[in-house]
Amino acid sequence: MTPPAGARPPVRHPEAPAPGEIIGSHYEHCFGCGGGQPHGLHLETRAREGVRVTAEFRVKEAHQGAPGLAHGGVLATALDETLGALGWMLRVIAVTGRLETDYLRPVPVDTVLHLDAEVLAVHGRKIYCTATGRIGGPEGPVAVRADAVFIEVKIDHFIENGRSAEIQAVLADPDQVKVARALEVNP
Ligand SMILES: CCCCCCCCCCCC(=O)SCCNC(=O)CCNC(=O)[C@H](O)C(C)(C)COP(=O)(O)OP(=O)(O)OC[C@H]1O[C@@H](n2cnc3c(N)ncnc32)[C@H](O)[C@@H]1OP(=O)(O)O
Repeated sequence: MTPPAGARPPVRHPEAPAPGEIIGSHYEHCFGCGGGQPHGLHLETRAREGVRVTAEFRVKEAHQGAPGLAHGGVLATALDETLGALGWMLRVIAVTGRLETDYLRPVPVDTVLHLDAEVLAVHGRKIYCTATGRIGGPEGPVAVRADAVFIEVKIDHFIENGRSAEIQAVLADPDQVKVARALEVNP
């Protein structure tokens, strides 16, 4: 998880969303950010200065593990999704290679988790990044945190590996093609 020698500091893309701008969902059926998943996380992410994003996630009943508490896997998903949105700041598509999570405090149902993620370094296709999830407000105590390595991929990664029905539907959807174009890839 430590950037190797030769890793460079991340460079915010000149056409990255402006600080404060909401970064829309990359896919309606994404469990992390899509509006088409009734029990999804419905994460709304905002661009920030530098190569950083923030997001908020309200824990719902469907997200429980222990009674009244968020499931750890769901919290990892919230961290993963927020980290994934950092691709918009670099204008690349990247998938999670490794995600290491620390759980510091239990997170009750109905809590708003304030997520904050940033890229620390880039080495070739590897993007080293980190995220925190705070409770009780954006300056509250850290309940969960993660370090991650994301790997840059091309759109073919999804076209070649995704189930055909969903891929065909996405390729036929002009809005979805626009999302892919915005990430400077040729769908
Ligand atoms: C339309 C908009 C959609 C936008 C879609 C955005 C979706 C975001 C959703 C949230 C994020 C997710 O959950 S994404 C879903 C979860 N993740 C996945 O499904 C990924 C599954 N894994 C894979 O497909 C593959 O293993 C890849 C793509 C990660 C890597 O395979 P590859 O392309 O063949 O690359 P490979 O040569 O192996 O590795 C390239 C470099 O990365 C390093 N590397 C590879 N794996 C790891 C790893 N686990 N941990 C550390 N480092 C790693 C290698 O050492 C190498 O370093 P060096 O030799 O160059 O130094």
